[in-house]
Amino acid sequence: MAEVTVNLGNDSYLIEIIPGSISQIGKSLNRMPFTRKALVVTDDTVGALYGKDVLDSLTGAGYTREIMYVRPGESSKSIKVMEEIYTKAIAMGLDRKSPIIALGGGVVGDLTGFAAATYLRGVPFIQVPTTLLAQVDSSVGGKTAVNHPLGKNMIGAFYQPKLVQIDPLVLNTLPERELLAGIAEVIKHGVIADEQMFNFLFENVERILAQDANVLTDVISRNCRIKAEVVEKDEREANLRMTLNFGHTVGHAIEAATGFSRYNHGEGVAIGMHAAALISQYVGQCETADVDRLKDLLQRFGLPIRAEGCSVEELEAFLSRDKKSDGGKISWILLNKIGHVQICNTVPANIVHQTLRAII
Ligand SMILES: NC(=O)c1ccc[n+]([C@@H]2O[C@H](COP(=O)([O-])OP(=O)(O)OC[C@H]3O[C@@H](n4cnc5c(N)ncnc54)[C@H](O)[C@@H]3O)[C@@H](O)[C@H]2O)c1
Ligand SMILES: O=C(O)C(=O)C[C@@H](O)[C@H](O)[C@H](O)COP(=O)(O)O
Ligand SMILES: [Zn+2]
Repeated sequence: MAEVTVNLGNDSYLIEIIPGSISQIGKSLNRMPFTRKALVVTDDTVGALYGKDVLDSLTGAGYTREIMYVRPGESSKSIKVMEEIYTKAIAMGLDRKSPIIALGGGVVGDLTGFAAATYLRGVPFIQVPTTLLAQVDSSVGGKTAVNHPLGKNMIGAFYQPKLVQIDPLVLNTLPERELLAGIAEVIKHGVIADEQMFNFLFENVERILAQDANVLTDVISRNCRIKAEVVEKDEREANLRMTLNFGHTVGHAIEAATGFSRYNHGEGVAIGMHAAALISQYVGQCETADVDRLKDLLQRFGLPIRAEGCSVEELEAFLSRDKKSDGGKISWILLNKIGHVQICNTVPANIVHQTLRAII
């Protein structure tokens, strides 16, 4: 068992990493001042695997509860599906102290978090993340959002959960492709803040791919700590938090340009990190050796480093709408050396163009 606190004054919360805790959520909620009526939002796959455990545990804790299922996949991160959550919440009569629980990966977490942030102008939100990506990244830090056809996460809010309850054992059922999506974000944390962890990943490729429970639990707590530290210093992404977007500028453009269906988020980020590293090399911010180390680690995990199914022009159109733009200039997160990045808004357009040509 491990515990990480995210210190944000009145919005502080605990991340609990406890094997078997998927069936303990009711007990955890009983520590909190909620009305005993809860809505669980999940997707069809996760609901079939873990919905009953969560519902039984809520019933055991005296909760009236209902569950709603969304289709698995990025297409559920939409205003339309969010409206369905509001409809369910209103029909159930959820009040301002009724918790809404996200049971699933980052899609369910981002979608449900935004619904919780806006229903009745905010109700308690609980994260029960079930993918590696959600356990190491998306359930922590309070970014919630839905997509728009013109861009990723374009509509959303900063809204912190009241609790993040992580059960590493649920990763036993996670398909390898989804495990690797989480590893992409873990590699990102290594690149931006923790060279030691980056090296640890190199040394543990086989054990991670074999889903060694001890290694994964260690990876989860280490990464929650890294993310919590960044969020505590810059919750609203004025500066430091932008570094968590390393690889996302091009990654989000690839996801959107391929209709949010060809690449999952982690794969987009893997290709995007390759692109960001190449830009850093072309503008003279880092050594070729560091770009090669990153490429090597991504490839050892079988993550993609080049994109198919989109053109340079399409990617440039999506890049122009990047959320880190300021006065028309994109704030790029560039690699200095493994463990260190910097924010730069003066990357010339021709360097971006050259990089995009190199990665597709
Ligand atoms: N808010 C943030 O800070 C943040 C950070 C990173 C990513 N994200 C967002 O997260 C999303 C990606 O999340 P994701 O990678 O978790 O994808 P996901 O939520 O789509 O889940 C991936 C797949 O795994 C299945 N699944 C989930 N848990 C399972 C389990 N235990 N066993 C078997 N199958 C399981 C799901 O049904 C789904 O098909 C993207 O929309 C991305 O933008 C948000
Ligand atoms: O928490 C953050 O801050 C991040 O940037 C984490 C990212 O991994 C995540 O994909 C996030 O949703 C991206 O947010 P966006 O603001 O770039 O859409
Ligand atoms: Zn991400």
